[in-house]
Amino acid sequence: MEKDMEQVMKKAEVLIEALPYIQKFNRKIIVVKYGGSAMSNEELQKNVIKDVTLLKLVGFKPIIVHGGGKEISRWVGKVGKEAKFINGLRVTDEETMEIAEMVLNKVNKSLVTMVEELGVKAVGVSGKDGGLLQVEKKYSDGQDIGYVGEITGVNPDILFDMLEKDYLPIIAPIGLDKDYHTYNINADDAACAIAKAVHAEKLAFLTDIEGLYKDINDKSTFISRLTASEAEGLIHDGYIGGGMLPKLNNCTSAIRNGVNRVHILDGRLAHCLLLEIFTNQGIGTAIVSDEEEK
Ligand SMILES: Nc1ncnc2c1ncn2[C@@H]1O[C@H](COP(=O)(O)OP(=O)(O)O)[C@@H](O)[C@H]1O
Ligand SMILES: CC(=O)N[C@@H](CCC(=O)OP(=O)(O)O)C(=O)O
Repeated sequence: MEKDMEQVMKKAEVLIEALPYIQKFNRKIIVVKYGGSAMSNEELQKNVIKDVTLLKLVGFKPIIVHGGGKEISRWVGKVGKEAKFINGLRVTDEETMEIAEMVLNKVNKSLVTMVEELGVKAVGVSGKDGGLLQVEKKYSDGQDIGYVGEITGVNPDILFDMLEKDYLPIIAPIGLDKDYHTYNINADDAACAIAKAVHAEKLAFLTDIEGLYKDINDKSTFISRLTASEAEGLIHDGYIGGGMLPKLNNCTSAIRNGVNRVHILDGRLAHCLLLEIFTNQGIGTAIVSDEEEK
């Protein structure tokens, strides 16, 4: 009986600890970039979706921008092609673009369904809808990488309308150029551009690693907090590779453009978002402005 009471009190303490954070973020926009690497199974996905839904229900305004890179590669493989990346970006020919759009739309609707199952209204769109993500062709170090879009403009009106009506927006990273051709956008780029356009309070990248390492092969080099300038230094000195490269570039860009807090979190860890937002635990890697560190 005493034990039961102790547990109940612990639960109350957890809720009380969350109170200042609930106040701080009340009605503030939080952009959650949910990467394909942390979508490996349905249970994992349901945990992430539960967290975001809870944020919505306690008065935050979350927006999900999702990836699906691993799933796209799986389908590209099924048609006998080899997935190819340059600097973390998928080389996207016409056929790959068609596959990527189909897969991302499928991922989008599956996330919408999970949110709706939890009793929250969600709307899934891509960057094509309402002129949300406008792009031009992107080159990687001068190389032609096909239908990969560089974001040139964001029209967040459709997002503000959804938030106003209390919908949870879920966005697939696809955009249109000025001639209405379809382009594949790196989901980290999409999340960052959207966070900037809606003046998000926070941008959280959920991925499949604990956070940032100076040397990915040496676990003792984990970085829990760094400034935008330090992050740029690591990129410049060649410490960062693969999919972490666009992610970290976007982290620094978001911080330099008015997003207050940027985090890289391990989406494989159950409830990592709740832990980061509602506790003093400080998990993952936080990227802060140079001024804040002074
Ligand atoms: N210095 C680094 N620190 C952390 N991860 C790194 C680093 N360099 C490369 N990576 C790689 O970046 C990956 C995360 O990017 P990515 O696979 O694109 O994830 P997502 O699908 O979530 O965008 C990690 O799994 C890791 O292998
Ligand atoms: C141009 C480009 O690379 N687009 C990405 C879009 C999906 C994505 O970014 O998914 P993750 O967040 O899971 O990596 C791709 O085709 O894989």
